[in-house]
Amino acid sequence: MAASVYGAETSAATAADLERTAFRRAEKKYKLYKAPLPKSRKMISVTKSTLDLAEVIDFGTEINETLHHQIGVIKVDCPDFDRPVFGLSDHPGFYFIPSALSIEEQCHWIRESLQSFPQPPNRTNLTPFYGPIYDLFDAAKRQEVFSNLENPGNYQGDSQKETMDSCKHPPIPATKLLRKLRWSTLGLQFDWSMRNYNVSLPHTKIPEGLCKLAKKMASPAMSKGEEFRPEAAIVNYYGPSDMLGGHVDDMEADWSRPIVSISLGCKAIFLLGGKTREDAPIAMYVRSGDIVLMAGEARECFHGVPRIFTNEESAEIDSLITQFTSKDEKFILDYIRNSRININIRQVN
Ligand SMILES: O=C(O)CCC(=O)C(=O)O
Ligand SMILES: [Fe+2]
Repeated sequence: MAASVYGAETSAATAADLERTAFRRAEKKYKLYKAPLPKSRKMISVTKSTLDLAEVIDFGTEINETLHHQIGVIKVDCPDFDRPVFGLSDHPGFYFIPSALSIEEQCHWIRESLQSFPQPPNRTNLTPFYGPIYDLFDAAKRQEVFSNLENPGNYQGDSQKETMDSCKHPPIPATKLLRKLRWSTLGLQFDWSMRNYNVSLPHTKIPEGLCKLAKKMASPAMSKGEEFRPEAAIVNYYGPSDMLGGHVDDMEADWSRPIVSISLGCKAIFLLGGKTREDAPIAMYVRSGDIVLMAGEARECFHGVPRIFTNEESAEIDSLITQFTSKDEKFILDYIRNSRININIRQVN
């Protein structure tokens, strides 16, 4: 599992080698670039003026028959499943379920992803630097400042006063920490330093509602009579210029079991490659409410997210936005206008 968003690269290849791979070339084609703001030292995100989206598959509304035919999009026959499901002829084990979630379900999982999922004992990318942080989202909404957060990196194991003080961070606004939130983990906790699931880390079960949803949505990728067992999930939070580099999720025991991956918020481009970075990936749009399943052979394939569309015309979140109208939810609205959230659920054992 390891990708640039998590701060570690799986492969030992050098940056120059990566530039040469087909996967890297596709990432460069779609990513957002940073450029200096005129007459300032600030950097802003800019889209390449030549951004070419002609080869991005759309499983949603605008089906391009010619492109679908070229790439090998197939309609998967799932008699017991109540939604259309698509696959790719060259990628057995990959499934795309467009608009799998209702608007109400999307809102519910956005609220949960922001308010509940980062709560301890669940770990986040901030935990190693600040220790457990409670009520991050509500504190940010109330413009609070955290003045007592741990600094585990400075801890010397000494109980003297000076050492205790250096174990604390200087006051830090909750909004600043919320902007730095990149992932949280649910259920069995993944230990990024050991690169495995650490069953001894305190954890709670995957919430019942998410479990039920994942089991239902996993069914197109399951053999008859088998049931998916959700044991862990990673919640990714993407801001406008964030991306997730190409990677393979390889820390779960049984790769015949799917990863159930839910998109929420702004539209993005998802790249599905082959078993090496040399294979040219297929690009597709993922919108709020879409679900991707990767099982079997598709689990061995490199994948990543090079681009999030946060500008109003391309984000495609108009109907979502109309749901967060109360004064109390203005903060969620402001967050999701510029963000994408992905919840991916896994069976570990
Ligand atoms: O954000 C996504 O759609 C993909 C996330 C992913 O691949 C991962 O967390 O391993
Ligand atoms: Fe992944």
